[in-house]
Amino acid sequence: MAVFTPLSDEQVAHFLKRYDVGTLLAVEGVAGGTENSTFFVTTDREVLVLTLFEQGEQEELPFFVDLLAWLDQHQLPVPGPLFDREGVALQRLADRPALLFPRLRGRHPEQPRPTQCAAIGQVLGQMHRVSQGFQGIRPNPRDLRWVHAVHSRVMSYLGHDDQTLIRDRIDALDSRLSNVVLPQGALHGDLFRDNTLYEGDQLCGVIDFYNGCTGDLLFDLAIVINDWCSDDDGALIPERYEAIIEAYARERAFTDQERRIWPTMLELTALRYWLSRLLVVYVDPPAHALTPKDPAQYRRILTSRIAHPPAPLP
Ligand SMILES: Nc1ncnc2c1ncn2[C@@H]1O[C@H](COP(=O)(O)OP(=O)(O)O)[C@@H](O)[C@H]1O
Ligand SMILES: N[C@@H](CCOP(=O)(O)O)C(=O)O
Repeated sequence: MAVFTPLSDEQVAHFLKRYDVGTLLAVEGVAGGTENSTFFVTTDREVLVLTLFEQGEQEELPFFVDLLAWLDQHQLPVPGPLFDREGVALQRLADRPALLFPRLRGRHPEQPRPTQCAAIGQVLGQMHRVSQGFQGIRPNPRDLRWVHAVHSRVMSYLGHDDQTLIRDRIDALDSRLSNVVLPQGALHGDLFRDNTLYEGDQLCGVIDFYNGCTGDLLFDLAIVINDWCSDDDGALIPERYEAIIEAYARERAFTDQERRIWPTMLELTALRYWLSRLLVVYVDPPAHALTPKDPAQYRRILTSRIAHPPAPLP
C-alpha cells in the first residue's frame, strides 16, 4: 500500500483550486510505491498524480523539483511538476509537502525486451547530456563514502563470509577509485524498472526522482545495468546489456577513464544496494508494514560482477 495519509475529496478539490487544472471528478489512492502517499486525481480536463512526501530529506525537495522541471523543459519524458497560478510547485497539504504532476501512461516492464532496453539507454544518455547544464548541486548520498560510513552497521548481522566479502570489496574499490575523475552531471539515482512506464516498446516516462543527485554519470548507468540486465543468479543478460549500452553510447560518448573504471562501478553500485537493503532488513525497517526487498539478490549481482567482468564499453 502506498497511501499513508488518506485525503478526502474535499481536501483535494480545495487544493486543486490553486491550479488551472479544472475541477475534481475522482481521487484514487495508488497501491504501488514505498515511501510517499500517491493519488491519481481526475479532473474534468486531465488526469494528475498528487504526491504527499511522508519521509526522507524534505529539505531536498526543491532540488528534485528543479531537476524535474529542467529535464521537462528539455523534452525528456519525465512528469514535470505543475506550477500553481502564482508559479509555485512545492505546496503543503495535510501537513505534508505536496506536488502535483501529469499522470504518464504505461506500465513498469518486468522482463524488458531489448527494444525496451534500448529505449531506457537512449533516454538515460540524453538525460545525462542535458543534465550537464543543470546548475543544482546535491552530492551523491550513496557513493563510496556512504558505503564506508554504513557498512559497519550491518556487519554484526552477517556471517563471516559476507563480512569478508564486504571488507575485501571496500578495499578494492578504495584502491581502484582513488584519484579517478569522471564526467559529472545530475543523476536519477535509482533508475530501476519500476521507476519507468512503457506502452509496448515506447518509454512513456521516468518517475520517482527522489534519489536524484549530482555526481559520476557512470554511477547512474551502472545502477540501470544491474537492475535491468541481471538474471536470477545475478549474471548479466547479454542482449539487454548490449541494447542499453549501445543506445546510451549513441547519446553520450564514454571517456577512456570511464571505460577503465566500468567494472568497478558495477561492483560499487551492486554493493550500494546490497548494503541499503541489509540496512532496511536489520537496522532501519520502514515505519510502514512493507515487504523489504531481498538483499541476497544484490549479493548475487555483486559476486557475479566480480567473477565475470562485463563486455567493455564502446
Ligand atoms: N507521474 C506519474 N504517472 C503515472 N504513474 C505514476 C506517476 N508517479 C507515480 N506513479 C505511480 O505511483 C507509484 C508510486 O510512485 P513513486 O513516486 O514511485 O512512489 P514511492 O516514492 O512511494 O515509491 C509508481 O510506481 C507509479 O505506478
Ligand atoms: N530501488 C531500491 C529502493 C530504493 O533505494 P534506497 O536506497 O533509496 O532505499 C531497491 O530496489 O533496493
